[in-house]
Amino acid sequence: MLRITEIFGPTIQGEGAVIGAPTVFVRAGGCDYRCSWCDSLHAVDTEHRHTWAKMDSADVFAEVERLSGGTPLTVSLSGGNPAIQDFSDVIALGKSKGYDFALETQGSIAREWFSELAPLILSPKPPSSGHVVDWDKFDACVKAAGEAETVLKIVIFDDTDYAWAKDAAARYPQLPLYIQPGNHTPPSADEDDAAVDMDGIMDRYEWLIDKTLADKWYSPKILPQLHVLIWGNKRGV
Ligand SMILES: C[S@@+](CC[C@H](N)C(=O)[O-])C[C@H]1O[C@@H](n2cnc3c(N)ncnc32)[C@H](O)[C@@H]1O
Ligand SMILES: Nc1nc2[nH]cc(C(=O)O)c2c(=O)[nH]1
Ligand code: SF4
Ligand SMILES: [Mg+2]
Repeated sequence: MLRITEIFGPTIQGEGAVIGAPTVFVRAGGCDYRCSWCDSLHAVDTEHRHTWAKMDSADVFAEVERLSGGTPLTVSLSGGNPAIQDFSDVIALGKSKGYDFALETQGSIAREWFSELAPLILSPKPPSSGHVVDWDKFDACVKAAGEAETVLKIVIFDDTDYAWAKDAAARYPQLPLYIQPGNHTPPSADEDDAAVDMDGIMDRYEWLIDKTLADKWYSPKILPQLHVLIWGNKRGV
């Protein structure tokens, strides 16, 4: 049985490599991290566990199929950390019907089935998160992906994160790189209040662009969280 926080869409992928692409999200419940600024605490904090559904792989894919009207698209597996659980059957079922699967993870747990993803999005956490990356475990995730497309997406809140992101990215010169400014007003775990400090978010995006360009760091694509610009902190979009 899989612990699922929510399945929603179709919406657009708001972040990273395939920003703007239609997708259905499957948000897994549970995470081995607890980032200070996590925007998905309802999928992380165990106090919300009672709201997570227990579904088998066929139920999960049936809901994806229902939401997408049976027309194949790329499904986004996120969380929480979806790598805690075994999504190999969901992926196999979906692929047999023409669906593709992207997955977002911090890179703390490697899974053999990462090689089935398109793409694997690895998002190592900078110092502001409060976590320290275990690079051996992270390397194992890159290795598990094998030939599958793999990209790096790093969230940056401040100068320390920026310097850290450059070092982290330098470890993987072969991987396409995306950087995004942090949302410093993530939803609180209990709130359905979608309000965000939009001016502050835009200021941080401009700060990150200016800083990266002035530094002549030309390898990353610098992207906002598009869904936050449109819908703020609203859930299920
Ligand atoms: C909620 S996480 C779930 C997947 C996985 N646990 C991870 O962190 O990659 C999805 C993405 O949202 C990013 N994210 C989380 N909170 C954020 C915030 N406050 N501002 C910007 N990005 C955030 C994460 O860094 C990650 O890239
Ligand atoms: N539209 C939209 N794009 C996203 N990209 C990554 C998300 C996530 O929470 O993993 C996310 C999300 O929650 N919604
Ligand atoms: S790793 Fe991802 S889901 Fe887990 S706490 Fe950090 S941002 Fe949230
Ligand atoms: Mg999100």
